Amino acid sequence: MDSFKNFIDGNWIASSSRETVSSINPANQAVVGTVQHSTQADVEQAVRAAKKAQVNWRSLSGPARGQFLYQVATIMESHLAEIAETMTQEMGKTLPEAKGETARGIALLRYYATEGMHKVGDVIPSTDSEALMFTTRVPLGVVGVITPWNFPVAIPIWKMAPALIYGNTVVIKPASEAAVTCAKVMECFAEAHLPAGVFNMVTGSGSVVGQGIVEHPDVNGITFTGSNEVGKRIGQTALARGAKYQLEMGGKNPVIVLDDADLDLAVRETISGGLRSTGQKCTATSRVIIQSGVYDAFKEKLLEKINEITVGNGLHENVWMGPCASESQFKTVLRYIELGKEEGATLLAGGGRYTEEGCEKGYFVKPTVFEYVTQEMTIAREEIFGPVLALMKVNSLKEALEVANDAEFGLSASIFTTNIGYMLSFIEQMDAGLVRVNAETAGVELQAPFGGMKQSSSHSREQGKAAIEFFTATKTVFVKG
Ligand SMILES: NC(=O)c1ccc[n+]([C@@H]2O[C@H](COP(=O)([O-])OP(=O)(O)OC[C@H]3O[C@@H](n4cnc5c(N)ncnc54)[C@H](O)[C@@H]3O)[C@@H](O)[C@H]2O)c1
Ligand SMILES: O=CCCC(=O)C(=O)O
Repeated sequence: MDSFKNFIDGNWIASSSRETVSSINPANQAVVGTVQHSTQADVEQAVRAAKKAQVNWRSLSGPARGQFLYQVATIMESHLAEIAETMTQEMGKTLPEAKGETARGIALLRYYATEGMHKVGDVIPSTDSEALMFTTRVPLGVVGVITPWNFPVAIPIWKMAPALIYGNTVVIKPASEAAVTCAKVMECFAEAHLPAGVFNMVTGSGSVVGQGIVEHPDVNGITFTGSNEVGKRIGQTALARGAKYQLEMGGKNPVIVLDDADLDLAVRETISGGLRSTGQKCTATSRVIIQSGVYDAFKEKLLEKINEITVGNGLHENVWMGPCASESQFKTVLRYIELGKEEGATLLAGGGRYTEEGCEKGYFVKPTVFEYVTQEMTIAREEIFGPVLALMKVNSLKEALEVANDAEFGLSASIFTTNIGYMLSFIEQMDAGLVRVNAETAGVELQAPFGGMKQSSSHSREQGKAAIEFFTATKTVFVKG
């Protein structure tokens, strides 16, 4: 069992509350580790350290900051297996997926390390022929990083690495359900000897630690990923005090399968997009919109493959799908399944708790498929964040797009078709920040911008070259000799 303190001003420090909270393995309810149950005083201490450290950190060159990130990447690589195993134990993702995510975290660190050597501005012709006019970028200052549990390595890193490379200092508050994994990543940062105060981690509740960061007058920017409900509140608080904020939130992602689609591919990618990580990706496929000509054939192939899915502890070989990440997530998913039944959808597979031998104490849900799902049903409208697919039948691409766009979210979407005209119509008309053709709805690449439309985002973008937009402010410079 791992026990972690907060990391503040270069030291591991116990919370002033002297209390800890346990993190629970959702596969068997064993305690994975403990983290601090922190207070507002801990937040104060972390923000103070970050503010002080920012003066020197921002004055380092970009390449010098990059060297620290390279160092963290190398250290993390040597701890990859341990971090991945902790992730599987703490939030249930299967070990191969956890290893893939940890490797992605390392790649993110290396990507942003090189960003320290890239240009940060442009020369712009001035109307004054004797002047030099150009833009440059300056860091925001102290950045508060608030993260969810579903990608406990990748999301903290895709926020922290750009924040740091552009000269900000960081106070991170990870989700409690995955705080031990995040703390192991922070250990790698600590081992790389970043200057004291440059990054700080404070664990604890959203309402005390998260809110404390968001409300703090010395936190200049807040980058949040999580639910809509919490995100909206954070945005309002940040706006009220004039802090910069970025919110990446939920999805209700559709896949469209047209009559001319490669059905084997569509089935494989729908299952992968919808049920990997137990459906707990913001980009997970949730609604499957199928044209009538292939509806029955698609359904038959889908159910055949769904029945082959092996559910269990993600540490075990041959297990394809692990548990829901927490008791509360498990209850939420079961509630949505009941709502699906009550509101008249037809259950084709799954539909409840999975309790085979060895899974009795875990938060396992059977891979679940509903059909005859209509647009007004709750399971077609709200984000479930679990292994539940809703099949919807349509007659044309036009109708498919109407159904697909009938959602408050607009994060990701995909289409299966062999017709280039249909592909182009989908790319043009689908209201989503990530649109994919003949590929699953999940699958974010670190070098490309990522973010949603409609209620999925504050309309900002993360990752790739887009990250600089949030983590810096542009300064226009006019120089005359
Ligand atoms: N769009 C994306 O990139 C993306 C990626 C991953 C997850 N998500 C979304 O995240 C959600 C699941 O994650 P979750 O359950 O951890 O979300 P959540 O909103 O419950 O929690 C996210 C973080 O916010 C903190 N928090 C809670 N209340 C707070 C408050 N009042 N002030 C400040 N911080 C507070 C939590 O402790 C946690 O660290 C899903 O909706 C999913 O779609 C979105
Ligand atoms: O949960 C949100 C991130 C999704 C992601 O990283 C992916 O689909 O690869």
